[in-house]
Amino acid sequence: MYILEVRQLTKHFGGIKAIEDVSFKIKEGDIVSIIGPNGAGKTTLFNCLTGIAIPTKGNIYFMNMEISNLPSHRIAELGIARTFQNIRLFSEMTVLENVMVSQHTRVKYGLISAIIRGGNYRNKEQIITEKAFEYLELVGLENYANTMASNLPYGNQRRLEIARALATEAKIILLDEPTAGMNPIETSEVMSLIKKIKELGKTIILIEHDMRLVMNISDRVIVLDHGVKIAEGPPEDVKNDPLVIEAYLGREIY
Ligand SMILES: Nc1ncnc2c1ncn2[C@@H]1O[C@H](COP(=O)(O)OP(=O)(O)OP(=O)(O)O)[C@@H](O)[C@H]1O
Repeated sequence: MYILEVRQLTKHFGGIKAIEDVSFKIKEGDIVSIIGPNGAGKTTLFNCLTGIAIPTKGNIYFMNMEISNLPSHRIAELGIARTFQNIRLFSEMTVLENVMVSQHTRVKYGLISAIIRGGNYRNKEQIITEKAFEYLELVGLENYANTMASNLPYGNQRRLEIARALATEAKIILLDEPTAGMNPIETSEVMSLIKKIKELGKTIILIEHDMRLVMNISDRVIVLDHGVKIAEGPPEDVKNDPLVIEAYLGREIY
């Protein structure tokens, strides 16, 4: 089943054609990488998928429901979560609290029970705390639960962002350059983490410049160049596509 379908998506900023007539479908449970040179339109595509940018033209369907013009909070509620290229955490909260905040989008309290903090409220808080620990274990941050997010080393802040995205219980997780600024060991740890997330049944779409990682973990790769989709397919095919090689100016992409 296709969980996401993008039809003829176009996004212009004045005269700049950031995305031009891009179409693709993504199967549930796949890892799909979006690659392309700087300025290709990758982040703009993510922004359209998450309601941060309104498409100029075209349609986006999530589980057959059109989401093209929905606000970002609504898209998040429906089940699409993302991380950002520049990390966005609550720096003055602990690692655990950061994950708990994400879960609160899913758990509804009655106003009265929240004010009086009655049994129902306490039970839900307990469940949220336990679940938050599970997400921290998944990303390997369980020993940092009470550390302030701002005191985490950079690589761990990226992991925390991923835990926060997972905690929304989204079906699709968008990762914007999850290994940016990481050393090779951290990068291979993130690669394993992404595979684990796939095993949970999630669909993952990532923007990534590390071609080793892209070729290693992707079920499919979509290549953008100057806002246009120039190739799409399994990593092996895309790697050898003449248009892709040209877009990367003859550089070996792997
Ligand atoms: N808010 C904006 N206003 C005007 N132009 C924009 C805006 N956002 C993006 N652009 C332009 O749209 C084009 C695509 O940018 P985008 O950031 O989506 O590319 P990218 O593939 O993510 O690049 P990078 O790999 O460098 O992050 C670029 O020419 C960029 O300057």
